[in-house]
Amino acid sequence: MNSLTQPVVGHAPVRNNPTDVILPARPESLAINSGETALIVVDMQNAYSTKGGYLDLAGFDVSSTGPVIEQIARAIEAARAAGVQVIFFQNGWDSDYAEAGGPGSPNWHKSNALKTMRKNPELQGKLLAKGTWDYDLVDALQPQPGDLVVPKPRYSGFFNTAFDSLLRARGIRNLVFTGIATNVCVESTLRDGFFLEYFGVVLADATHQAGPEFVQQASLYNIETFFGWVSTVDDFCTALTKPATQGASA
Ligand SMILES: NC(=O)N/C=C\C(=O)O
Repeated sequence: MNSLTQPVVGHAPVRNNPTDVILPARPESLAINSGETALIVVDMQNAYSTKGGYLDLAGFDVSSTGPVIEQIARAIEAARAAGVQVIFFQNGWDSDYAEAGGPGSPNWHKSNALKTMRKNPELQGKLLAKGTWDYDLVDALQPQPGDLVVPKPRYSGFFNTAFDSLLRARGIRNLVFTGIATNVCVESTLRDGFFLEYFGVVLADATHQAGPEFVQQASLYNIETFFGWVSTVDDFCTALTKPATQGASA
C-alpha cells in the first residue's frame, strides 16, 4: 500500500513527534502514535490454531494457521521494540463452564465448542476450559513482561473484561488487530471498539478465519468499508521504524 497517494486519518493530527507514524491502510492511511496504540493478539490458543484443538475438532480447517502465527510473531516483535502495548486475549471459561452460561444464554446454544462437547461427551472439560492445553496460548506466541493478558468469556473482548479500562488508563486510542478468527472474535471486538470511539485496524495477513476463505474476505470488506481499516504486517513493521515526518517526505 502506498501511504503517499492516500489521505491520512486519525484521532489527532500528526504533531511531528518522533513516536507519530503513518500506517498505510485501506481505505486510508492512519496517523498513529505508538504510545496511544495497542497490538491486540486475539485468542492465539491451541483451540484456534493447532490440530487437535477445538476448531479442528469442531470441523474447521486450521491447516494454514502456521504462517499466521509467524506473521503475528513479527508484529509482536516490532510492537515491543517501538513501545506499542501488546495485549493478548485468551478466550474460554472456568472448568465447570459456569462462565459459559447455561441454556438461558445464547452462548450455550451457539458456541461450537460447547456443542462439540455435548455431542462428544469424552471431550467434556477439555475444550476452552482454563487450565487445559486447549486454552493455553500457542508456544510460539507467549506473553513477555510488560505485555497484558486479558481473559474473555465471549467473542467480543469488551464484554465482561477489564479491556476498556486497561486501554483508557493508558490513553490508548488505536487498536491493531491480529489473531483468530477474523470473522468472529477479531471482528466482534473491532466493531465494539468502533462504537466506543477506538480506531480499529486489522493486519490482514496476521489473521485467519473460522470457516471458508470467503468469510475472511467478507470480514475484511466489512471492516474496511464500515468499521475500520485494513493493513499488513509488513506495513505495520515498516511504519513503526519510520517517524511520520520521514514517512511524509520519503
Ligand atoms: N476466537 C474466535 O474468534 N472464536 C471463534 C469461535 C468460538 O470461540 O467458538
